[in-house]
Amino acid sequence: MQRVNIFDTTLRDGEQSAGVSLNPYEKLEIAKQLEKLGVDIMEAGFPASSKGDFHAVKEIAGQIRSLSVTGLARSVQGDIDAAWEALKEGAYPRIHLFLATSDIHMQYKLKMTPQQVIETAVASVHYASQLFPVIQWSAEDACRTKLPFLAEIVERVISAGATVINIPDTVGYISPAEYGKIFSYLKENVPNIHKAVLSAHCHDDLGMATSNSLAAIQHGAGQVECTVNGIGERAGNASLEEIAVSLHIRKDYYRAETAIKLEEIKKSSDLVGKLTGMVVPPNKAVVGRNAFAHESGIHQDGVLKEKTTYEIITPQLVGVNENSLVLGKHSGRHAFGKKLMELGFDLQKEELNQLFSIFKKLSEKKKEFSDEDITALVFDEKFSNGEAAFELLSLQVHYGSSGVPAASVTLKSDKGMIAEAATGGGSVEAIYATLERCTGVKIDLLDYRIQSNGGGKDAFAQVFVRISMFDKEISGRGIAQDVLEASAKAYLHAVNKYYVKFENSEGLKATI
Ligand SMILES: CC(=O)SCCNC(=O)CCNC(=O)[C@H](O)C(C)(C)COP(=O)(O)OP(=O)(O)OC[C@H]1O[C@@H](n2cnc3c(N)ncnc32)[C@H](O)[C@@H]1OP(=O)(O)O
Ligand SMILES: CC(C)C(=O)C(=O)O
Ligand SMILES: [Mg+2]
Repeated sequence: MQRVNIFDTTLRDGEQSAGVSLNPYEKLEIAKQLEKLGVDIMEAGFPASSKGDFHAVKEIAGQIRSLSVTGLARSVQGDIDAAWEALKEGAYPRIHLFLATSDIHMQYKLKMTPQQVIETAVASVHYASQLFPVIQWSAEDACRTKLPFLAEIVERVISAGATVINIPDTVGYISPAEYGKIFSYLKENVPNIHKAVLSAHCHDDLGMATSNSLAAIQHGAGQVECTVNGIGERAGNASLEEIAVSLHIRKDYYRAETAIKLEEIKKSSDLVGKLTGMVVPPNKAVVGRNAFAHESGIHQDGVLKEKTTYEIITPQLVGVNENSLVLGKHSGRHAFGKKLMELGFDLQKEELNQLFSIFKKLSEKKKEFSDEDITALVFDEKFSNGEAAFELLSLQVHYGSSGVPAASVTLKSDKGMIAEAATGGGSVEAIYATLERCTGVKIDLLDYRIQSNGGGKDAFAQVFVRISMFDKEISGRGIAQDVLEASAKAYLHAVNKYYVKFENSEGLKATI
């Protein structure tokens, strides 16, 4: 089994994400977590770039003692000196030197000839080798570099003292097969390549950073550079968690391993997300909120029967507590029944089916159901049903800031359908005036309260009312996606309760 070093650059290339700026305290906090995560090398910053970064790198090098802390430097003396000042107290100091080697970068950015680039690279490695015990050298934009030139400069910097050679896909341009070929080419065409560890550094501009990193490992890379959550310049860097987990679960295929403590992944991801402000997308591999969430009925049924049907890794492997079966539009009876059991409801099959069909109907409007939603649904159905005197079939409300609110309602009663309409000062008053007409009874509203059932914009509305009918006071509650429907339901619930409790009329069963 090949051992691959994880070179974490969350604090350098990761911090190059647009809009991200970490202060030295935040960098140190992340560095400590990266140490727990088990990275082999940590690039803490670019010391020459700012005073803040210089101090952050110095502080991290002073405090992180179990692994190598490194810093980036251009091929100029000032950058190398700044890196040395920041890193010299480190436990295992190393420098990361870089210089671009593609025609585009040499001609337009550096304004140097290939020969000048070779000379500058060699001179910088020589200079750095007087200070640093370990020198990593990167050929910036290596993947758009002519291969013979890349081989030539790599041979020259190894001869000058570089022992880690990084081949960055700086602009996220390469494909896995091509990237692998570059590593093979260098192994065959650089005489002293055996003196250096080859390293991969991939960007995700075309969504291939992880695949490319894995291809490099298959073609002899002994180090991969990556960031937590895949943050980084433009579309980001290869994501540490994706690489580490891929190698772990596909040992059979890659035959390579890392020292990453996988159970620290979620914690690291949360910390980096929080301190950088870069929210992890829900569908992000391994660490996204949905990475272990199953929404569709067939998947949920499979997972309930045997987790491995739809889970290639356990959530616990990466430090996530457990998977979740999200109840929504695509859920089926198995998952719905399991949720009811978890919430303590032991229902008969018929009750379950009835609730399930109500849930399915509601799920066309409502995206997700929380535990509170399901509980409210069960209470609403199980404890307020029976054969009601009045059942709400439809409700229409017209409201405009300049018109008179009006409602029309259709109810089912034991005497047949009742349809009425009325107006009111507000929408709720219009509904209650209409319902009063439907029942044909004088009803006073004594109290009306509304509350959201849980958080979120699409949370159920719960309405509680207290009414007076024939000198009796009675309460009712209603739950619905819409506040006005919940208001109508609460009112009818109270009316129905009156008939069950006080009239005990034929056909009405006392279920309260
Ligand atoms: C692929 C990568 O991720 S490379 C790392 C990128 N990271 C960063 O740039 C973050 C930190 N950078 C900074 O804070 C600033 O760019 C600094 C402090 C490093 C430099 O700032 P400035 O001196 O104002 O230069 P500026 O950034 O505008 O231009 C870069 C200069 O460095 C040169 N340069 C670029 N790469 C290298 C290199 N590897 N070695 C030597 N010189 C280089 C450019 O040609 C340009 O030189 P010029 O001024 O003679 O034209
Ligand atoms: C500095 C180098 C390694 C880099 O970040 C890149 O080329 O993407
Ligand atoms: Mg980069």
